[in-house]
Amino acid sequence: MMRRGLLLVVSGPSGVGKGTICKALMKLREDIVLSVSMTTRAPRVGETEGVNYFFTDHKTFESMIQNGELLEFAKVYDNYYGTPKAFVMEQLEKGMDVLLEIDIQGALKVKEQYPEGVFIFILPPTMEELRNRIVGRGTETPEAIDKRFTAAYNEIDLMENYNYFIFNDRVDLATTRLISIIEAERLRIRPKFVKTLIREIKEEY
Ligand SMILES: Nc1ncnc2c1ncn2[C@@H]1O[C@H](COP(=O)(O)OP(=O)(O)OP(=O)(O)O)[C@@H](O)[C@H]1O
Ligand SMILES: Nc1nc2c(ncn2[C@@H]2O[C@H](COP(=O)(O)O)[C@@H](O)[C@H]2O)c(=O)[nH]1
Repeated sequence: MMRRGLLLVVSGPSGVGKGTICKALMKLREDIVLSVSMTTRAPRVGETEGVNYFFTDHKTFESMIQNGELLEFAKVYDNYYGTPKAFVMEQLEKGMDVLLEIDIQGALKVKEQYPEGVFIFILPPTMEELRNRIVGRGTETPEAIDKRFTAAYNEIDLMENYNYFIFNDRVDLATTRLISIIEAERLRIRPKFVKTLIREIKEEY
């Protein structure tokens, strides 16, 4: 029997380490697929088209919105970011678990449409460490750092909308915590699936 895949939504403030944890997870697990987002922001040094993002312009992005091609989208720090819908839905139908690494506005929009998703909030050990990480990554201007850090204070208040939180003190520990959540969610009793499972077990006898 094939179950529908899980929609795993990882989010949290900028610089908390979402990307780092998701990358570590994807190295360890071949049974989870990562959704590659569309964005209008320019690629950073070392980023690759189709791996980190699908980079596009405003016009194309807006036509994707109009055509209903995005599961969710948000304007994050002056650029559009969005999740291509078709890929996610196809993979879930195939029984694959799909990982979205998206901002908090986007995660809340996904929750409205797909409440059965698993919503995971990544927390920094301290706000000081969060700031150090945004600064240390060296990818933002001082203005952008301030914007992201100020936003983080409000974003943390939205944690109550999630199912789980993970402290990202150490990447290896945070990744293990994420794997534990995924394994537990795979074994969670969901009434529709369990009925089919029980029927199949009985029929086998
Ligand atoms: N546990 C950790 N300890 C120390 N540094 C970390 C840890 N996790 C991530 N970092 C570092 O913090 C910086 C930000 O991490 P990352 O880019 O993964 O954050 P993010 O949440 O994906 O950010 P954004 O939302 O802006 O894309 C990176 O330089 C990364 O190497
Ligand atoms: N709502 C969405 N947010 C997304 C998506 N892809 C990435 N993101 C988030 O945007 C910010 C900034 O990312 P950066 O790569 O410019 O640092 C970060 O919080 C990402 O998680 C998406 O498809 N939808």
